[in-house]
Amino acid sequence: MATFSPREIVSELDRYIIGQHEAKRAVAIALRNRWRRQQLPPDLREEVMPKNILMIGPTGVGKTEISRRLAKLAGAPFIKVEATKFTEVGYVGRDVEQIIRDLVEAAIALTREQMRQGVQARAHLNAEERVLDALVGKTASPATRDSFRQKLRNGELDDKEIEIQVADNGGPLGGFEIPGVPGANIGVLNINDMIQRAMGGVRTKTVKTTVRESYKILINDESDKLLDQDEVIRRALASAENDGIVFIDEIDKIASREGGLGAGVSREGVQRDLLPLVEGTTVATKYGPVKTDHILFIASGAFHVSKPSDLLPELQGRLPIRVELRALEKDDFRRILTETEASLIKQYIALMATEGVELEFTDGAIDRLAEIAVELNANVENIGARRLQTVMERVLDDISFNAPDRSGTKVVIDARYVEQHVGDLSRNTDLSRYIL
Ligand SMILES: Nc1ncnc2c1ncn2[C@@H]1O[C@H](COP(=O)(O)OP(=O)(O)OP(=O)(O)O)[C@@H](O)[C@H]1O
Repeated sequence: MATFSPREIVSELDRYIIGQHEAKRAVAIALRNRWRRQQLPPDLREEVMPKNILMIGPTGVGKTEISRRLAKLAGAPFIKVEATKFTEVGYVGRDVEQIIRDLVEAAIALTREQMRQGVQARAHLNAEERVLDALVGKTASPATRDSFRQKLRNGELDDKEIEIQVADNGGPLGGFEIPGVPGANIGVLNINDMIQRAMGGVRTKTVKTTVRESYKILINDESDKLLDQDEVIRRALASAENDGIVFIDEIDKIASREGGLGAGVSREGVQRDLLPLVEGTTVATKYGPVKTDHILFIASGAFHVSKPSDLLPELQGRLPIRVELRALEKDDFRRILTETEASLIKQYIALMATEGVELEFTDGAIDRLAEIAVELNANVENIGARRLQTVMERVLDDISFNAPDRSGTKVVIDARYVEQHVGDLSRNTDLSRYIL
């Protein structure tokens, strides 16, 4: 895990998320604490439990984004779930354990990606051999092979179509679960393995693609062959246990203590199911058991109706760090549009540049965009920063559509342009409900 100080973590998060300092501070401390824990002697290390976080704030103000960016920064497996999902009809108590299984899947994908980097160079060489096989066949003379290798390296064959054989991981034998018995695909998987071994190795499929594209596929295929799969799983399980971050959204919706409506699982029931995960338990996954004791849980909700004190006392105790995220205002929207890394404005400018259209936004335009977003959030529904996406899409609709015909031109978007394209719409509350 990367070793950033809390201050560094906050400043890294600042690049993507505007404001919400308190929440950034809390997650930065939580992450640093994990590193601190890793430095301790083993017996003491086991005693240190993560201080889970409860984020309180309206929708679309950065709760998920902060957590997701934190995970990315730390190279930690991350999973987001909606607490309300478990109140739906058809769910049974044990289903919450699926959260941990999904986390493990995320950890495996992440670990594999990290480990692939280590064997990249070898994999690239092996991939080249396979592309050559596809181009000239295995029996071609060394001279022919070498001349093709030269052409290949010069990029002369990039667009040529070839057929390659790659491992087939999907298909009808790909581990399916037995309904109602979570984790029961263990047996199925082993049977798959046995069948595959009996048939003489991994099943393959033929893929037709260009030389350029084939490299991506073959390098992945070759790196997987070079990787020790047991090692991938071992590291992934450790990473899920020690670095995993689980984000539980809409926890406020399961906060009341009386039973749920209709035939679903009661809200209190879901809290009771979640409790062992948060307190620390062992979940069986098809890769092996996973201890949840050191997984960091970040729960989040608006708490407009219910209060954190409506949660089960045991759960409240397990979410000791409370941070409030505030509603976003006009100035925040301005900054989200302009200051964040890969902001919407930067994205649109880059997208239009691919069509040869130079796009420019004046300060006045950005001001007006932010203003309209605030008005719509106040008059229609407060969806936080997500509002910027709908407004921007509408403003740029024309340009997006016509860009291919306007290559080589410059388009300046000023306050008037914004007003012309969404001004009226934003004042018509009924219409905005559908379009913005
Ligand atoms: N403070 C912020 N700075 C920059 N971008 C933000 C900010 N708040 C929200 N966004 C953007 O708005 C979108 C939605 O934010 P996010 O997913 O974090 O919402 P949330 O607070 O978790 O709400 P919900 O609980 O409904 O999921 C994201 O694309 C995010 O990048």
